[in-house]
Amino acid sequence: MIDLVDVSKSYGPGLPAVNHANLHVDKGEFVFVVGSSGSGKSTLIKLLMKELDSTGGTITVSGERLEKMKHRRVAKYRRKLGVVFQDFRLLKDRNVYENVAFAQRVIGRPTRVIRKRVPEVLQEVGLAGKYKAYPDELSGGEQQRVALARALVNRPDILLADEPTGNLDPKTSEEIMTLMEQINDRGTTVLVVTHNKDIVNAMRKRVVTMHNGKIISDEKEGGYHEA
Ligand SMILES: Nc1ncnc2c1ncn2[C@@H]1O[C@H](COP(=O)(O)OP(=O)(O)OP(=O)(O)O)[C@@H](O)[C@H]1O
Repeated sequence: MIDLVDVSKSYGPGLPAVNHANLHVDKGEFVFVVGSSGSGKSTLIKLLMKELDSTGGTITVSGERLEKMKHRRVAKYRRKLGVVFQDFRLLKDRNVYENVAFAQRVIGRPTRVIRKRVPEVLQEVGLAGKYKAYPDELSGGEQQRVALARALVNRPDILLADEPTGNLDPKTSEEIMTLMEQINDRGTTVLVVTHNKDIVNAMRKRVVTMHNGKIISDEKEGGYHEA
């Protein structure tokens, strides 16, 4: 599903942000990516999203070779990914339903499909009763659920999450991670960048640790450690 072979990304002179990284993630896996600040985690996510181009190596995601991909293909490629961030990134002037429906409208789904699919995905994230609310009427955890619904509405192969619980309290963080685990149980491959030590240690998933752009450990049912 995700294959990085000898991948590097330099922003300029000095140590590359990602430095000869190798990573293979199978379909259906749940992977945490941890590491100290500046270790290259967000750069890795941006490479997977093709928001950045690598400066070396090969990246294959869901059967597509990213470094060879034509610019005009990128938007279509990104439909294979659902992405959530620490700061939710919702449209403040649209309600929950419209935030989620928007992701379907931009890819041209007919209204009849949207009317069926949006309530379904809101139900999956536990927000069926809040579809008319606006983002500023929701708690942080609820906003992240909306972001997850939006990420999932087009049924992506992979869910990428960059510090999804960074703005949430411990209990809400746990709920969001449990939800991501359920999403994974339904078949979506999940990759989560996080600093949340307690959750990583509690969940015993695969843990990939980065340091200075390198992957320094990769453990099955692993725990949180920094170099
Ligand atoms: N746009 C950029 N231009 C130049 N250097 C950058 C840029 N973005 C990141 N870097 C550098 O690349 C390295 C890796 O940064 P990255 O944001 O990937 O780390 P991170 O592990 O996600 O950190 P954090 O946990 O703080 O989010 C750092 O040294 C950072 O300063």
